[in-house]
Amino acid sequence: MSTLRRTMLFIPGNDPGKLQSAGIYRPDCLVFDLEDAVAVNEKDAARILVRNAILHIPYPSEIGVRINGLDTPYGQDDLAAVLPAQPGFIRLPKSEQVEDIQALDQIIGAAEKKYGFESGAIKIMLTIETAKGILQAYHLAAASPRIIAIGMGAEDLMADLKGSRTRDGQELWFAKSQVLYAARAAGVQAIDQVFADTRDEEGFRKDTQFGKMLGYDGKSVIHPNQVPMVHEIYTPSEEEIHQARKVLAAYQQALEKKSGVVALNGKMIDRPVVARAERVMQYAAALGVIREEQSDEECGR
Ligand SMILES: CC(=O)SCCNC(=O)CCNC(=O)[C@H](O)C(C)(C)COP(=O)(O)OP(=O)(O)OC[C@H]1O[C@@H](n2cnc3c(N)ncnc32)[C@H](O)[C@@H]1OP(=O)(O)O
Ligand SMILES: O=C([O-])CC(=O)C(=O)O
Ligand SMILES: [Mg+2]
Repeated sequence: MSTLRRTMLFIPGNDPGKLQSAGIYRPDCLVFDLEDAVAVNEKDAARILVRNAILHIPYPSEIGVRINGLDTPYGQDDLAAVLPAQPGFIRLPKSEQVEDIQALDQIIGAAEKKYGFESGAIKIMLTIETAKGILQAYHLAAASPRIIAIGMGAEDLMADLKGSRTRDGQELWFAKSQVLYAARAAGVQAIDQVFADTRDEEGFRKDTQFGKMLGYDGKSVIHPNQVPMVHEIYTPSEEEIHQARKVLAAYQQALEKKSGVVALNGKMIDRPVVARAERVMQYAAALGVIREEQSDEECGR
């Protein structure tokens, strides 16, 4: 089971109050932003604040830093400031070119050597948020062994496409699917996009459920009040666990009768259905909702 990344909470890198308190909301990951949430005249201050926060605040979450693109005047300085603090990952915005990701990989590798960090310890996450990036998504996702996840940046993407953002996100369907396919094909996690209206609970719920239904592993969020709902939606419910158990038990009985397929309440159970049920059980075990041994036993391990 890969590392849980149900929530990635963005924090503007120049906001000391939010940096100080971010850990109390217990997202799986915190992403300190040096890019679009930070005005140009605040970039220098933000780098120092973020570096010091990583070095001195004992956060309970995995820490990422969203740098400015390497083709901007800020990206290299961002890396020089934050890599010595050994963040868990660097989030590269507006990823479009395999060469940029390989360059980032090399800069991180050189820093790991220089500061005596374990080789490969600092990972990369990509945000894909331009038409060009979306069309290249698989090649980008497979560009470096450091990549742990890719996500779509809906706001920038719609600016690039000259379209509009809507509440139900129907304008995003192609990009959302493409990013998910690219992530799965490259064997990395897929992180769903930000929902900008922090007061629209119902819209946020539907948006989160849709991403989870497609297969996403987690969601980028911008406000602490969005964290609990994503955790709730990404945590298998009692009903889902109950159903997964029934599927696994029915399949086990079928195998004992030397069959690879069986019906449960009129629905066909075969290997792919079992794989999904196993994922529910493993996820539940990873979240402590059921015991690990229980999951292993019921998955036939
Ligand atoms: C498209 C993109 O690029 S998205 C990524 C870049 N964007 C960001 O990083 C923005 C992140 N979010 C934020 O900065 C804020 O949530 C905003 C600006 C949207 C709203 O901020 P506020 O007006 O302060 O929200 P609100 O008043 O509801 O905040 C309630 C509390 O939560 C805190 N809070 C709000 N957002 C965050 C956050 N992202 N991280 C940590 N704490 C937060 C506030 O500091 C406040 O704390 P307090 O009660 O102790 O004072
Ligand atoms: O990186 C993200 O998740 C959000 C983002 O930049 C965008 O929507 O433009
Ligand atoms: Mg963006």
